[in-house]
Amino acid sequence: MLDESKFDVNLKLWALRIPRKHCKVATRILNGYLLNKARVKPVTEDPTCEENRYVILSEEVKNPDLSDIPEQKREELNKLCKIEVVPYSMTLGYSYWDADHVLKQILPPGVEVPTSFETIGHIAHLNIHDELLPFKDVIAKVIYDKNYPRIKTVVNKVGTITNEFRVPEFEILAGENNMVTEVKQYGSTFKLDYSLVYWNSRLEHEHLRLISHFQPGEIICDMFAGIGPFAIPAAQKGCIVFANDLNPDSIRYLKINAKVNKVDGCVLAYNMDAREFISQLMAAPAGEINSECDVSTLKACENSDIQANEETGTENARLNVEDKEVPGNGTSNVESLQNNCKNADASVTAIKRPSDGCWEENGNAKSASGRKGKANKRMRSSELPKPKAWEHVDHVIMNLPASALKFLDAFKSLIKRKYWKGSLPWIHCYCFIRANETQELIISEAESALNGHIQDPIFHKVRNVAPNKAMFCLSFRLPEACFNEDITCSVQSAGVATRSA
Ligand SMILES: C[S@@+](CC[C@H](N)C(=O)[O-])C[C@H]1O[C@@H](n2cnc3c(N)ncnc32)[C@H](O)[C@@H]1O
Repeated sequence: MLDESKFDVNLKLWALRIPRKHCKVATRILNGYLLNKARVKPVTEDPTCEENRYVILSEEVKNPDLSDIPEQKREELNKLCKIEVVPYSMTLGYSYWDADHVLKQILPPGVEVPTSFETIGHIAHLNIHDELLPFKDVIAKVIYDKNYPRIKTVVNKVGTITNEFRVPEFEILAGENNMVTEVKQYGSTFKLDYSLVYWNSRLEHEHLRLISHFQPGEIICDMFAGIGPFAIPAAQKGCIVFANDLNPDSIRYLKINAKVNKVDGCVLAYNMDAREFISQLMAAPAGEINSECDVSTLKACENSDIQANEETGTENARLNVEDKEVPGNGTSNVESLQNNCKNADASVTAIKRPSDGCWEENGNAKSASGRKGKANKRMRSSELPKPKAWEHVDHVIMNLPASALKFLDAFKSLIKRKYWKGSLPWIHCYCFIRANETQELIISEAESALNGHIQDPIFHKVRNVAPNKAMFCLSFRLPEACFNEDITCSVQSAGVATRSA
């Protein structure tokens, strides 16, 4: 238990009792000699008379004759009005002191006081070091008290993250047992259950930075989308986003967030392994090639849980992301997606790629009406995009830093040159680089996964994650070597689908 009275500090001060109307001038004269405590006003009511107020002097003024104040100031005051010096005592208690002050008194001397924490909506996430674990409850109480009502739940991470969904285990130390929260970032709202899905508020700038490179109308594949911190704002910018995550709870929240942010028509959600996802999405479906060579893909579609949007009969039917979810059994989805996009009336923005020749020189998109492309313009079903990821994708996001490089092999021979339109996509692959590793090493790992040479790679340092480890974003255009040059289609098409099924 925390004895809050231990933090009481009694101050014995002097105050000037002054007519209310002279207070403003008096405080100006006394500048530098007034009580100077954060969040405490040096002027207060006189409890004995409404006409007067107390002007509280600083601790430096020790004598009631005010001899600690320069004579010139005293004279000015005396000219202003009759001054009465009265003793004034006040107690600065637990509620006054900030967390740093309180914790410094509780914790052993010399330890780093853990007052900083990650904020996720109403949740404060602490990472309490081993040596401070015996104090975890009191630390959490102080953090809670000092940050309530902004913070309503204080949690501590337990152990290291071992699960593939990158979700830490938490213990709730103070406040309510509620891990479902809401975060606002750059104009988007994200709902999430912090105990079930990955979320890192420290990546906000990185999400924003990457999205700033996207143009309205571009097609984005987010292979490890989480609850949508890239996908949602990209869609709000006017991109069409294929967003995938292996964690079903992430996808559940991704869909919720797409709806909350009114981009459910532009975010197409998938719940499967990323390698499988990209293989199915970007490989030309056999149906698009010819009816004789599409057996394997067709089979996958038959097995698929994805249904074309059943709301299409209704006038205002929307692309319903729920209808596009793919179970982890590796079924194909591309045709269903097309159907959805053909049939549904979605809220989307101008969907024209630079290669479609509808771009101004400054890179701004022009909508069908000729107005500059801005996010979230409603479009009728006739204007809907028909995204064909095997024909064109502008950017692929791979934010699983611990192992994203290993997923690059999925692009080997994936894209069929004969169907592809425009430039190959930019790949934004996140990775960790340790102090004993070099960027060249990362490039060579990426090149061997892709089996191709990476031209002009760009490394962007995202943040230090440990003293000897930093997170980077490696961006590059997918090498031409990744093209599948096959023109006959039957063997390759079957091969890709078999691998991904
Ligand atoms: C580091 S988080 C990134 C989430 C989000 N993009 C962000 O920036 O906050 C990685 C995500 O990849 C997902 N994931 C892990 N392994 C995966 C796999 N094999 N296929 C697809 N998603 C995977 C996790 O569930 C997690 O949501």
